[in-house]
Amino acid sequence: MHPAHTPADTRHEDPVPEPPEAPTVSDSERLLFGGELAYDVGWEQHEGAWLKLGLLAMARALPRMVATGLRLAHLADARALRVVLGAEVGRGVTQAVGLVAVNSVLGHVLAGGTTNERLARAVPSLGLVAVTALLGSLLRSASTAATGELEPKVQRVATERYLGLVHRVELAAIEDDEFHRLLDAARYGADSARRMIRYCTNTLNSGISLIAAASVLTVLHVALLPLLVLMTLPSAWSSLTISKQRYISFHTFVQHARAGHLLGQLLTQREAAAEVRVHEVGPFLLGHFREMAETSEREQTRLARNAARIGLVADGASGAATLLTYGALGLLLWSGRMDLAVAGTAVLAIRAGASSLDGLVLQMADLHQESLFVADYERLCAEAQARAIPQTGEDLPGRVREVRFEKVTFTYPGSGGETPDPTLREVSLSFPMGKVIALVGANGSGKSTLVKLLAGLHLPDEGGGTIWWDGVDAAKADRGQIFARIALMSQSFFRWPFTVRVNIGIGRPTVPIEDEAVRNAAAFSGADRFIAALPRGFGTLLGRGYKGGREASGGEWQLVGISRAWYKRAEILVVDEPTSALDAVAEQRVFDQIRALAATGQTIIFITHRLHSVRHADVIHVMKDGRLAESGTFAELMDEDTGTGDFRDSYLIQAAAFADTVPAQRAPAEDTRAEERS
Ligand SMILES: Nc1ncnc2c1ncn2[C@@H]1O[C@H](COP(=O)(O)OP(=O)(O)OP(=O)(O)O)[C@@H](O)[C@H]1O
Repeated sequence: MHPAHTPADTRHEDPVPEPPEAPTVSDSERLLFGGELAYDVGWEQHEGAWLKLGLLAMARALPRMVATGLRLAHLADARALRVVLGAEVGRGVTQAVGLVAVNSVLGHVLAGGTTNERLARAVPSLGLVAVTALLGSLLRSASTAATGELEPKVQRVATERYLGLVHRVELAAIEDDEFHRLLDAARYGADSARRMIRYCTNTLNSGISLIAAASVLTVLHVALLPLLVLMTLPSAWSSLTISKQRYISFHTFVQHARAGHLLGQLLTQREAAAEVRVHEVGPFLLGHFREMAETSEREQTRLARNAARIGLVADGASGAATLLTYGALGLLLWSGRMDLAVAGTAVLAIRAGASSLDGLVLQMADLHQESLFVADYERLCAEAQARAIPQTGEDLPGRVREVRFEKVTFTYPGSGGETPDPTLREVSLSFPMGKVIALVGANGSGKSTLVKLLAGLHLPDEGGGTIWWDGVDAAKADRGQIFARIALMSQSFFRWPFTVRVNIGIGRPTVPIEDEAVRNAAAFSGADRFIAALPRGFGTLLGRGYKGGREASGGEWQLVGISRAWYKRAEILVVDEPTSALDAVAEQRVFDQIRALAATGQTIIFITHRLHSVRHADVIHVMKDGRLAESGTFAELMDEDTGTGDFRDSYLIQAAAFADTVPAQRAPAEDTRAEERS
């Protein structure tokens, strides 16, 4: 048995210096992942953004953040928002009135006279204290109920809005990495919008309480306001610092936990099981798992001690400020510049104000982080609107005679600012309706791309030619009408995690699914045979990992995809290598069916590498390096006088390979089939 390659072995081998921004990365993480294992997704960029901000910067950004929260809430439910706002302002007023009433109670209690007399004089003010407390409590309940009502509505409105916009953007946007990162962050933004409502309410509440306490203090004595600031600032600083420490600790823990989780998954994953055993990967990964856990534990200990130290300093600062405040109060009392009753109220107001400010600082930190995600969300919505497929446009003719590409050039969007070369270059060709048109060419020559442009999924580059649907330019046409006329039987059809019935019926989702038509579609491709063997037939859920779900094989899925395209019954059927996963018998059956369809006048655009199967096409377009190499019938392309040789050479290579491998003595059944095919 070979010794496992343990973390200890790598500790001295790896010369990569530890990056300064990630001091907690273990040797194992550097060896296995090249450093910290962070997600490369849009939302990750804002994680912990508030750590970079100070109190002042956050305070400056506060009005903008609250305004965003209010706008979202207004969109979701204006009435509930009014209730929250009214209740919060009302709570501030009751707190202020309550403090004034307490002041009056103290004034009466501390004034001259017998105890009974003093209590009797204080009764009305005591009553007011009770009423304001009751009112405050009722208003808090109203605000909590309305916030609870607002939160899910805001999330739904935000989610619906972005999903509604995103499903209509151009395919080019979906394939654009930048848009995808934004989409990723914005998905998180809908949840953030929900949380933002709670944080906004809490911020408003803390802010209004602080204003109430500050106003009462100013009325009692002007010198009390600076005292409030003096006492609350150290405690606000300590709250923020400790919560920052907690966040850093959490982030470090999560990062190691993520790496550890990944190792755990790899050790138990089915796909890795053979290598884990044969190559003895188990001890190797377990060793690294332990090394990462130990690094994490050391870091947790360091952070915990650090947090304790900061807590002590902060508490010390808070204590000193409290001492100063009460010292100043005592001085005012001693010098006769303040009544005892006022001093008593001031103590209460200062305590209330300090706790409001503490809350405000923490809420601001959370609000700030959420607002970054909500800002992404807003940017995504704007971007999705700008990149939406237009919902109007010129009508296509009722009966189109041909779709013609005129000098069409197309470039896929680049990633990371690079400008890629065009995938299609000045392609001019025609797709006559009612015919079978074959598209052939080497891998990567642009066949599938051409078909995506035909289907209206992409448009030619700016100034890169025109796609004509008779006299209508596809770029100006109502794109919905183009989509409606095309059904795609492609190699990359989608595997919906739904029942077989829906997987076929989703080919035409605008009308209710008809069972009879679904059965016919399944019979068309031959999928009916495997469906009959499923535990619940057409009602079987296709999707492993769900209860009652069943996974179909690649070929079975392909038959479902073919049935779906057929179910759409569109004017143009695009067949893009849909049989790559089918066995020879199933493939022949699908080809036979397609040929039978062609005989009924169905337009079929057919992409294949099996050149033998395009012999009966009405026209064959041959693509090469993004350009049209040649076009014609099979006979024309094979003729040395009319063809360029691009098709003929490839055909002859395939034919020779086939001829070489066919045994001299063929089985009679194969002979018959070959004849049938030709
Ligand atoms: N979504 C995409 N983004 C960027 N480039 C792409 C994208 N899809 C295809 N390409 C590139 O465009 C070129 C043409 O691809 P396309 O799929 O159209 O070729 P094809 O002729 O259909 O190939 P195959 O026979 O292998 O299916 C390839 O170089 C491919 O890498």
